[in-house]
Amino acid sequence: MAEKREFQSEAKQVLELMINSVYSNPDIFVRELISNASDAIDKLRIESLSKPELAGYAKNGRIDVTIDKESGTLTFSDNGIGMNKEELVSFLGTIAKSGTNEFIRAMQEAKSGSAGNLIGQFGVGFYSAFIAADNVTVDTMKAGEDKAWKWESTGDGTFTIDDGSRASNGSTITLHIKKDEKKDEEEGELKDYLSEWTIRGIIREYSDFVSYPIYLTEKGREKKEDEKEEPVNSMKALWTRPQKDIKDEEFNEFYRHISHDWEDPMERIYYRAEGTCEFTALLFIPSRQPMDLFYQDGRHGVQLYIRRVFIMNDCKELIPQYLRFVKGVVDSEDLSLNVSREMLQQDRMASQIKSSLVRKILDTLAKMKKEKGEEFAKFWQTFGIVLKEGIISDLRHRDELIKLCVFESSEGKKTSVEDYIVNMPAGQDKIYYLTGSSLKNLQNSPKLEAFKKKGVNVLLLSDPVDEIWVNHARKYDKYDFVSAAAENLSLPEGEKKEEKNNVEIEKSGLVKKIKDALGALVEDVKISDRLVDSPVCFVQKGEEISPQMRNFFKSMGQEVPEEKRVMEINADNALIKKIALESEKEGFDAVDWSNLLYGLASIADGEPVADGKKFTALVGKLLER
Ligand SMILES: Nc1ncnc2c1ncn2[C@@H]1O[C@H](COP(=O)(O)OP(=O)(O)OP(=O)(O)O)[C@@H](O)[C@H]1O
Repeated sequence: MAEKREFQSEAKQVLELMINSVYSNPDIFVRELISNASDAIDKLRIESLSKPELAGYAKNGRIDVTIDKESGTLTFSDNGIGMNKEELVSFLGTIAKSGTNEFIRAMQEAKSGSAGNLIGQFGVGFYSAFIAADNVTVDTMKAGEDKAWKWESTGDGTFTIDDGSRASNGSTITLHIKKDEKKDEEEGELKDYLSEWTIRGIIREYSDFVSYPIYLTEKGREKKEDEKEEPVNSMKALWTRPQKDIKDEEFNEFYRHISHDWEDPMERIYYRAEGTCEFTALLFIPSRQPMDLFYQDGRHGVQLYIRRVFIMNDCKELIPQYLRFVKGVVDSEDLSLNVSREMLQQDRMASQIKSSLVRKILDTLAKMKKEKGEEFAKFWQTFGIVLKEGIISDLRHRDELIKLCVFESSEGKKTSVEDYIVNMPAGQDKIYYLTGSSLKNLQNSPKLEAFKKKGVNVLLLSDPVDEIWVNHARKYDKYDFVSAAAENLSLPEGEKKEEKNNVEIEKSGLVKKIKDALGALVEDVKISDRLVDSPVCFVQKGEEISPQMRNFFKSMGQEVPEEKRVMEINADNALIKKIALESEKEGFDAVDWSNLLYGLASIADGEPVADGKKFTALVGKLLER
């Protein structure tokens, strides 16, 4: 008796999107199902290494694609690991990936053109069958077990589980191909997926590198007498062929195959290491951010092969976290075939491979920066934020990574740290920076006023990771990084300090009055050296956590104790002078005026005032006066 089950709600939503969206490239379902079949054969082979009882099953992996015009079906069959009942229900009834909700949202927002891309990036592989089919069955038997199970769904929110009919391990996925009703230009039409010619073309185009043979047959078609069974795919490992014989298009296809991306890569790195540690690497830098770049369980890392045999996907052990955007293949001559992820973490050879790859990638980036400025600018825009994580984690390449960085600056131009140093005015021996949550706030920050006046450039750092790395690095070459918001800042020597006329303000005792009025809110109030036009600003005490770090920690659910701020006032500012004058009169309302200044300092930093309504009322009241 068939059991009826409901899809988990996220899976249901993804399915609905699959069924109702228009794809720029509906062919992807073929690639996805073949890649699942190939994964299933890989899994069986790898599991059989540790479970000798499975060894008998893991031979002669193959994938069979069958067209049956009469029944209108297209079938993908493999002799891989298969699934038992529990696995069928959980693997094909739920989506257990972080980011599913983001994916659903992005799909809903995406114009039809990019939906295909999103599927690839997110990898909702199996469900893509419903792009082309209105009914899908999976008949499967798990290797080592003897009962087959059948999963069936029309994609309507439920599926059934019943006894299957497969007689051996593996899975048979049968797609009942939709009749295409959308035959107009604008919506794009589905190809004839029951045509041998079409399917052969798609397999050649997208699955040529799959390392198991893919056989295509059309049921009922008589074979020619001399027709031999030949796989559709070439199965050639691209990195073993002489590089000069390979066309760019072949490389790009290979990239798309391993990365699930739909676009060409930005850059390609081919590297063959000889000597004590022999391996070949074919790596790619994508042209855009993969969706899972910031997910903990994202598909990061390279594919590992050992002597041409596939070992594992997403091998994070060979590529540091901060280069996780790099996709590709590493084929080692020396590692042992039964190596596991845990062993890789300890393996000396693996760590040698990792450090050579880092070397090679950083060299490539440096070369790109030097020779292909525009391309590097695009790279930086796309992956700079990830690369900067390396400044924190990779001590060995710290300066090299800082050198690759492109910074916004208070002069309004992008700059590298080297250009920054070259252009420093005489007497400047520090690298000044300012961190904040948005570039716009930074550009308008009152803290930059004195710097601008003196012609000292300041790096503007607005990525969340910036504050962390800059605190870790502290130095580049012999130059200290110094925050333009630091409390006791002495501006570059060599420039003559302008003497400010603080006498009136000092005489009025305003500083003390503000400090008393603000009480617990402030640690200190001072007359500023750095302000030129603005009336007030906050500055940062030595080890104080900046407001944006505070928000960052809070967003991660961490408790951060509130700290008192240090506020500076500008003795040359007309408003401050006026308040000082007022403060000497009787009835001066120190609390109101001090709260106004405190609020203005927050706004100048791009922070919200603590109580907007109260602050508006206060401004109104003071203006009226
Ligand atoms: N032919 C198959 N044989 C065995 N298991 C399969 C097969 N196809 C799918 N599965 C199982 O179903 C799960 C879900 O498949 P699905 O294609 O949706 O996602 P995925 O393969 O994990 O991710 P992606 O498609 O992005 O690689 C797989 O992880 C696998 O465990």
